[in-house]
Amino acid sequence: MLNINQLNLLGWQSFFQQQLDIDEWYNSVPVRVVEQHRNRLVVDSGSDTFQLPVTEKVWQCVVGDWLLLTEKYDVNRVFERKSYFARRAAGSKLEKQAITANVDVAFVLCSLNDDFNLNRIERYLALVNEAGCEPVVILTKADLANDGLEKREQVQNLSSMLRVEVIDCHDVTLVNQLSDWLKPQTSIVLLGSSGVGKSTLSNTLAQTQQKTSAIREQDSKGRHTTTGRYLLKLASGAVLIDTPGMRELQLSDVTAGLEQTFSEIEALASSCKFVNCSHSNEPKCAIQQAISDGSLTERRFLNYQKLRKENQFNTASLRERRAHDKSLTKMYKRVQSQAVKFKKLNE
Ligand SMILES: Nc1nc2c(ncn2[C@@H]2O[C@H](COP(=O)(O)OP(=O)(O)OP(=O)(O)O)[C@@H](O)[C@H]2O)c(=O)[nH]1
Ligand SMILES: [Zn+2]
Repeated sequence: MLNINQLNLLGWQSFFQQQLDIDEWYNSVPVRVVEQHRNRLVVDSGSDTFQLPVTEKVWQCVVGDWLLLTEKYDVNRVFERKSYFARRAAGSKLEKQAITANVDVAFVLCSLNDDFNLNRIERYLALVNEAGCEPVVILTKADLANDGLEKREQVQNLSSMLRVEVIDCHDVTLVNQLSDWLKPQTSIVLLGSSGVGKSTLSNTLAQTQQKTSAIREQDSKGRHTTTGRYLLKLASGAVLIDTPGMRELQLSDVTAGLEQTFSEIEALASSCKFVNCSHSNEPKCAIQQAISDGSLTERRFLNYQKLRKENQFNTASLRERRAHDKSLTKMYKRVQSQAVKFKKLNE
């Protein structure tokens, strides 16, 4: 029978429990993916951590996924996901790359030095909103900056509903500052560029040095960088998922996330005089009006347009690629079956 207390420490929720039938409740082993490597996954059952080879059934699994194992520890199936993060793969590859799954809260880290960038924060917010998770913007390296409060206000102006925290990642009282989210059965993902302090924050929250030697490697400059994703159980009962810093976060399939992130622009656009207003120089354009009276910044409007274009382009090209792959597979199958028929005819 399942040990719910142990599973809860891994972020187990009723959403997953409802996916089990009575027989599975007694005779199976749910595990959560806590580390992801090329050929193997490390999973945790609450009482035990062990490795599973990456097979056909689990090749799309990411850190945060729940798997159902049989009594003999074979993979039965992957649980339906509560939430899922993916981006368009970096570079020219036409693929989507999974980031993590089954997360409730996303800490979007941005440091208060040169990395501070409202456009990038909005980009992350679109991704988090699309996944249906709660975003919290965390401005790091407060100890090195003297304009923390001013920048905090700039972020708060993006949305009055947004929670924004300014922190020093080494501060041991962080557990109190972030206590609203560090709650039992809550899974939190850390997102943000390389060097913003994700690993430092998770070290401080875990209060111990992470056992991540397998994942953290030295780069050419001798710096330690996170190269994999891993899941950490915190004393508060929350679960933390660290991700490697993303050099490029290309958006794809985040139309709803963008609408939510820029909801006031969407609302303004619907009150322009012309239904097909391009918001450039038409008379009675509500967006141009908002920019000139200062209630909307030009920066935000331009970023909204840019991200929308990028999302449309990536979504369309990935859809085309999928359709192309499908028709190729169909063609191979057709050729194969024709070859079999031909062989039979000649036998
Ligand atoms: N002074 C100060 N330094 C910080 C803070 N947060 C992180 N650092 C330092 O910034 C450097 C990078 O921090 P990491 O925690 O490794 O950054 P990361 O986001 O995990 O980076 P990747 O693993 O590459 O994704 C380290 O030298 C940290 O000690 C902070 O709040 N204040
Ligand atoms: Zn307009």
